[in-house]
Amino acid sequence: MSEFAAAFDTTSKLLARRGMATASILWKLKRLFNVGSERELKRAIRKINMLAEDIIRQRRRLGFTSGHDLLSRFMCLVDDDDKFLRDIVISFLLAGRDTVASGLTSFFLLLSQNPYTVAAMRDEIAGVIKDGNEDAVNYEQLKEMHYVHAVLYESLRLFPPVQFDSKFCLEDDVLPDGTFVSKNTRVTYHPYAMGRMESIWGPDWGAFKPERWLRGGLFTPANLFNYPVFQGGQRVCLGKELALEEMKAVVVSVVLKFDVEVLQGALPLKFVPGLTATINGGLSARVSRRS
Ligand code: HEM
Repeated sequence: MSEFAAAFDTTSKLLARRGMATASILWKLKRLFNVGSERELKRAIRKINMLAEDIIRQRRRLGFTSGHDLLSRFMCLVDDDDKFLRDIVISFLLAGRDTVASGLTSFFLLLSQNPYTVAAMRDEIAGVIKDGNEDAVNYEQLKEMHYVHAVLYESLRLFPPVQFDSKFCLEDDVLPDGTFVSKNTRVTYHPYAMGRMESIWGPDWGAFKPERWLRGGLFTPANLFNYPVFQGGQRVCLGKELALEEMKAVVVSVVLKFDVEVLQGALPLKFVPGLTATINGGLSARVSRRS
């Protein structure tokens, strides 16, 4: 694992621990005296900052005015505030790295348990690619793959990468259903639990059923407030479409060429407490090239 990946994992783990602490005074004292986990966290954050600053320096050296990547676009808007740019780089890495990895891990777990779904995906992919190049599936082709999209949504329903998320109320407020929430109250929404509620998904909520997302063969999205995997409203995930396309591109390439079999020893799953759902010890799988 690279030094950067290790620093990222440490930061994610220690920040999650902060969030779960029953009394925040403990970590605040450690931070004040710069000892223990807070010292470790500070070191990891320093490493991440250095890497982000390096990425910005490189982009500036190579030129960014005609670049189409996210950082170049941000740099065209704000090029004189390196701290702002550094925080943007870290936000996007934090938001996009472990979430996508977590989503893909549970996706392949579910596929390995549902061979019919794999066959149906391969049929759809073959139909869309036809005589095209298997090694270069393009954006337009990905958009035509409604069944693959449905499989992704279904796997994210059962295993959302952000399992729960909290907000703190700045002022006394009333939720749309009339619930009063007083200032400073912590409100948590729980995509993992919501993805398994009979009142939302019906009696077959526990079944892995991509077809529930299709109407007449076309993908039909759910109400984001019933399916807050990417959150909803004004602070909906900014990378939602990017994440879905990225995941779709990966799964299409892998499913076309490989069989992925999750090893029995990998089950039952155990998640590690963290900002995103990570399987303890990773997911052991055998990957073999299709003949
Ligand atoms: C499967 C992958 C992903 C999932 C499940 C996901 C989920 C979420 C969720 C639940 C939030 C709300 C967090 C909060 O308010 O506390 C969020 C916010 C955000 N996500 Fe994602 N995300 C994913 C991938 C990405 C990617 C790839 C990017 C960008 C490269 C990204 C960028 C962001 C940003 C910038 C925010 C903050 C939006 C704001 O506060 O206005 N996400 N995401």
